Parts: sequence; structure tokens; C-alpha cells
Amino acid sequence: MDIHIIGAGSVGMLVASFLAEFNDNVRLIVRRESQANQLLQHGLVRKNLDGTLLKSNVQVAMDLKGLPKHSFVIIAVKYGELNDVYPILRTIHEDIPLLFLQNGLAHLEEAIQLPQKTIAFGSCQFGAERENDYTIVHRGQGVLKIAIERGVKTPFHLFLQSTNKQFQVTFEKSAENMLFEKALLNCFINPLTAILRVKNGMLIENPHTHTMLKNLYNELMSAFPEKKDQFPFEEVEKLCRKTANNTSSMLGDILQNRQTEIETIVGAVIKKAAKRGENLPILNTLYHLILAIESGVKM
Ligand SMILES: NC(=O)C1=CN([C@@H]2O[C@H](COP(=O)(O)OP(=O)(O)OC[C@H]3O[C@@H](n4cnc5c(N)ncnc54)[C@H](OP(=O)(O)O)[C@@H]3O)[C@@H](O)[C@H]2O)C=CC1
Ligand SMILES: CC(C)(CO)C(=O)C(=O)O
Repeated sequence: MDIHIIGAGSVGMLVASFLAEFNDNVRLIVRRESQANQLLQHGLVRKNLDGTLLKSNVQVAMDLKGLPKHSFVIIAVKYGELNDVYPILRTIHEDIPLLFLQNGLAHLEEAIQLPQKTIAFGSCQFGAERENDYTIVHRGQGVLKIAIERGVKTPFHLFLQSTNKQFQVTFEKSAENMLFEKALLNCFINPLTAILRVKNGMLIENPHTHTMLKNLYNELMSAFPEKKDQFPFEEVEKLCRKTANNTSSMLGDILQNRQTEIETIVGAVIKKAAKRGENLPILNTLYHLILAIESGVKM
């Protein structure tokens, strides 16, 4: 099956590189000609967790024209960039399965309006960082969780062909639940790292950031007590440890003056809590701090 990945950023390049280990027909869809040229010239280079390098030859294109019916499309752009991608997806065959890899919750309701018969959502538990337009650094070990919201599971069996322990896929029952759980994890890590401009590991290394992380955790768990068993505080600490050297995607956005995914992650969790009458004062403060930084306030 031909695999087309829209967005050759951190997640898109990492996933493409792992898929290219067992599939010769992986194609990255990019929006800049300069990136297409770099990828064609150098190949796609992955820096593994153990420091080794792996180069793969992936195909590169700048649009989805002439997509065969037996294709598989993965969408790896940021939430805010999906509005440019939805119109393109509406033009491709409705038998082509789609897999969305965004953090946050807001895209779930939007994506299921598309005409495709099979639509799934993924939650990346790994860390990835783009070093340049053709080099991707694997920053933290973790599985790719997939939940099929509509349609059939068969096309997703392609992921089970991976024999690389660093790229394993698990299937989840509910996309909403899966995305919400990941959004909670992102609420713990992303705003704090973005405001303090620290890598994920610092949140557990410094006693003050550790206290803030714990207070935030207690606040969220009192609003969503049903999640406590699944997320003991140790799990949050473990994720910080596993992705210690990662620049969280929110920090990455702030550093590059790009729009963050604050609304689809933190905004969506605040709304969910409000629906059950819960205020989240700490998370609300972090939310407004990120919006203030985004609107130009210098820290
Ligand atoms: N990075 C990480 O460790 C993790 C990220 N995630 C989530 O994964 C999602 C993707 O994040 P990430 O990979 O970090 O983001 P990046 O910004 O690194 O990558 C997004 C890519 O999409 C490209 N793009 C945007 N619009 C289009 C378009 N219309 N056509 C083709 N390409 C397009 C961008 O191009 P250009 O380069 O030209 O701007 C960019 O290369 C986010 O929701 C993020 O929260 C989840 C877990 C971990
Ligand atoms: C898992 C984590 C926190 C890795 O940094 C992430 O999802 C992100 O940066 O958005």
C-alpha cells in the first residue's frame, strides 16, 4: 500500500522514517520546494535514541494529485494547519483511509465531517524533533496509539509490520478517550515547559518546577478523578524522564514564533472541566500566560 504523509515536520518525518524501514512506497507531502529539494538530495535521515543514524529514501511530492485508491494517508500537520488540509482531503477518494496524528481534542469533530469511510486518530507517545528539513531526531521512546473512529481496521495492519522496537503501535477503543488522556499529559508538560523555556526533563529535576507540576497534577485529578488510577503522578514523572531531552511541541512553537496548540489542548481540557462545574485556576493561569506570550508579551 502507498503511504502518503502530509507534513514533513517532527512527527511526519519520524513516522515516515520508521514506515520506510518496511515499506518502499512512503511519500512525504511537503509545502516548500526547498524542503522537497533537501529531502531528495540527502534522503530522510533519522537520529536514533542510541545516537546511530539511519538514512531512508522516501518519495517527495508537493500535492496529492493522482492518488491511487489503494493509498493510505497520514496527516501530520499541526492542529492550526488542518484548515488548509481539509479541502484537499475532500477531493481524494472516499475509500482512502485517513489517520490524523494531532495532539489535542478539537480536530476529532472536524475530521469526522470528511467523506472518507475510514478515519482514525493517533496519539504519539514518543518525542520527535526536526533538526533540519531532512533530519529528524527521535527524542523519546513511546508507542503510537491508534483508535479507529469510523470504518475498518484492516488498512491499519500495515503498522504491525514494524519489527523495530522503537516503533510499535497499539490499538485503542475510543479516540475521544485516547485524545483526552494525551491532552491531559500535554497539559502537565507543554505549558510549563513553554513558559519556563525548559526541556521536559527539567520539570522533575528542579524542586520548584516539580512542585508546580505536582500542584497542577492535583488540580487536574480533582477535576477528573476517574483518571487518577491510570495517571498516578509517577506516570507523569515517567513521561518527563522518558522525553527528558525533548523540547515540547509547545515550547518549539514559542521559540519559533509560531501559533501554539494551546486551544485544542489546554483550552479543550478547561472547557471539559467547566462542563462538570470544575474550575482549574492553575491551568487557567498557564493558558493565559501562553496566550499572552503568543500575542507578543516577552518573558
Ligand atoms: N513533536 C513531538 O514530539 C510531538 C508532536 N505531536 C503532535 O503532532 C502534531 C504535529 O507536530 P509536529 O510534527 O511537532 O509539528 P511540525 O511543525 O514539526 O510539523 C508540521 C509540518 O506540517 C507542515 N505543513 C503544514 N501545513 C501543510 C500543508 N498544507 N501541506 C504540507 N505540509 C504542511 C509544516 O511545513 P513547514 O515546515 O513548511 O512549516 C511542518 O513541516 C502536532 O499536533 C503535535 O502536537 C505529538 C506528540 C509528540
Ligand atoms: C509527549 C510530549 C510531551 C513530548 O514532548 C508531547 O506530546 C509534545 O511535546 O507535544
